[in-house]
Amino acid sequence: MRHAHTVEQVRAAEAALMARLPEGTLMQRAATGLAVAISNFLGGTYGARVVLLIGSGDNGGDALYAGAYLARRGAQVTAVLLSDKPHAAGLAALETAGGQAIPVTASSASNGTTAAQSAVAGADVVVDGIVGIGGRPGLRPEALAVVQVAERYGVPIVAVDTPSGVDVDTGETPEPHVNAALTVTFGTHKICHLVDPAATACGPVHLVDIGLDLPPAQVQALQAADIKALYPVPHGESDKYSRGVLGLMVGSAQYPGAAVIATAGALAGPVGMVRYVGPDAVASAVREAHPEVVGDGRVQAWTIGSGLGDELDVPRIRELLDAEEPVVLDADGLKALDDSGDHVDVLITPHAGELSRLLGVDRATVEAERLKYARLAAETFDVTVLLKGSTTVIAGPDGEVRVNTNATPWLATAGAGDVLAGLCGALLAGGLTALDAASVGAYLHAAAANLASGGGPITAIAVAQALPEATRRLLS
Ligand SMILES: NC(=O)C1=CN([C@@H]2O[C@H](COP(=O)(O)OP(=O)(O)OC[C@H]3O[C@@H](n4cnc5c(N)ncnc54)[C@H](O)[C@@H]3O)[C@@H](O)[C@H]2O)[C@@H](O)CC1
Ligand SMILES: Nc1ncnc2c1ncn2[C@@H]1O[C@H](COP(=O)(O)OP(=O)(O)O)[C@@H](O)[C@H]1O
Ligand SMILES: [K+]
Repeated sequence: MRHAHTVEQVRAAEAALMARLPEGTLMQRAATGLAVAISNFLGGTYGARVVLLIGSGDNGGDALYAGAYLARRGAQVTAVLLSDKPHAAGLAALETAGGQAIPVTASSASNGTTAAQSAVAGADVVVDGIVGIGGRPGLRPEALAVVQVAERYGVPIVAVDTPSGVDVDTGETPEPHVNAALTVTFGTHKICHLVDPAATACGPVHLVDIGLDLPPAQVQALQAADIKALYPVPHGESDKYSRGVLGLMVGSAQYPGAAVIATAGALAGPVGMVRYVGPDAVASAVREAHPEVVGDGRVQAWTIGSGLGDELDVPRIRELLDAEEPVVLDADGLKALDDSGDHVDVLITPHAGELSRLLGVDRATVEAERLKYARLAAETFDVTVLLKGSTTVIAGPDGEVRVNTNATPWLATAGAGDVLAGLCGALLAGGLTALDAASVGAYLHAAAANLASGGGPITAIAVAQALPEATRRLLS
């Protein structure tokens, strides 16, 4: 499990630990981990041209000490000072190790560019020590200017703790920010490392342990071992009913394919049987593709809504939402959701457009503030929310949040959401809670997409077909 803590939690844990350790110990741990990660990123340090962008806080201190470490191992290190109050001891350490420092405003002897811009343009790596967890969103003009030089010249940026400019506690990026090729963070993940759009700005995230003792995390990302432990594996005494039966109320004359695709997702999950309820012509199409599927009857969970189009029986859906069996509510079915019910076992699976309609805010706002709106919908409708997109955000009605980060952008293909709705329903029928079904569903859906894609295009059906193999690999 990857845990993401808030800035306030990190600061409290850091203060408690610092009170027990000699001064500077934590920064030394952070800086050493950072220097090793930069060295690995570069594939060696000797002769490497390293430029440090240094703000006024401890984030710059980390970068300066790491720069000193790299300079002692043969790197040519230049610190660009963005403030007139850089971390004094860090700067002294860098200079003692043979590194040099220049103010961001220093002009170059040769042409109109500044010395800082020339250094950045010719660097092998730029280290972003502008701000970390103490930063407000955005970059000041002089910082933005040097960051843009790195981008223009294709110089990779390694972010210290967080890419400067992102909103650390929400993952929002309302202002200009660093786009890192690698982020090296300390103690624990922060929310911006897991939640898009900031998560994308982090690139891969490397965590350095500095020994913090932390409280329970606000946001978690389940990993393979966690998913494996949750998956409902049948045992010797299982039969098709005890494994769980899923009812599907999906697809329509308008969208018969959605029914076929959602059924494929469901059958690739852990259920013993799938029942299809819908128009005769669609039921025939479903049975032609999946002869295992049977008709109406008792179920342990429902998937409702994918591809229902206008054929929406709102009173019937509301009856099912209020019944005992848990429900996955997807796509058109979301139109039947109201905020009056007691919906603890309901999992809704909107993309940003659908969530924006449910909440009455525009789509771009939902996409920019994914965590906030997933949480708001969970609270407003008393349901578990799985907000689809580049990172999937899962919010439970009691405030728990999980994030799924293993998807490939190739998964953004028509019908992929129908596979997910069918799979999540199967996991609910298999006995998982809505929060766990959403977590396992999102993870396996993405794992299957990666397997099917291998770096190329995929269809929704190919994702469903790869689910059994993705599950086998997880469980083996
Ligand atoms: N908290 C911890 O557990 C640890 C923190 N360490 C480092 O310390 C960092 C936090 O240090 P600080 O608290 O000094 O904070 P930062 O270094 O993140 O930033 C604080 C300074 O930046 C200025 N600032 C804020 N927003 C800005 C913006 N958008 N543009 C320019 N300047 C801005 C502030 O006025 C303040 O002077 C962490 O990110 C990490 O790198 C590590 O040394 C070790 C452990
Ligand atoms: N950029 C992306 N990177 C990774 N996964 C994505 C991205 N965009 C969308 N997805 C995933 O692709 C699937 C698309 O589902 P959805 O939008 O419901 O499509 P449809 O309605 O056509 O089935 C979701 O699981 C979503 O999380
Ligand atoms: K930073």
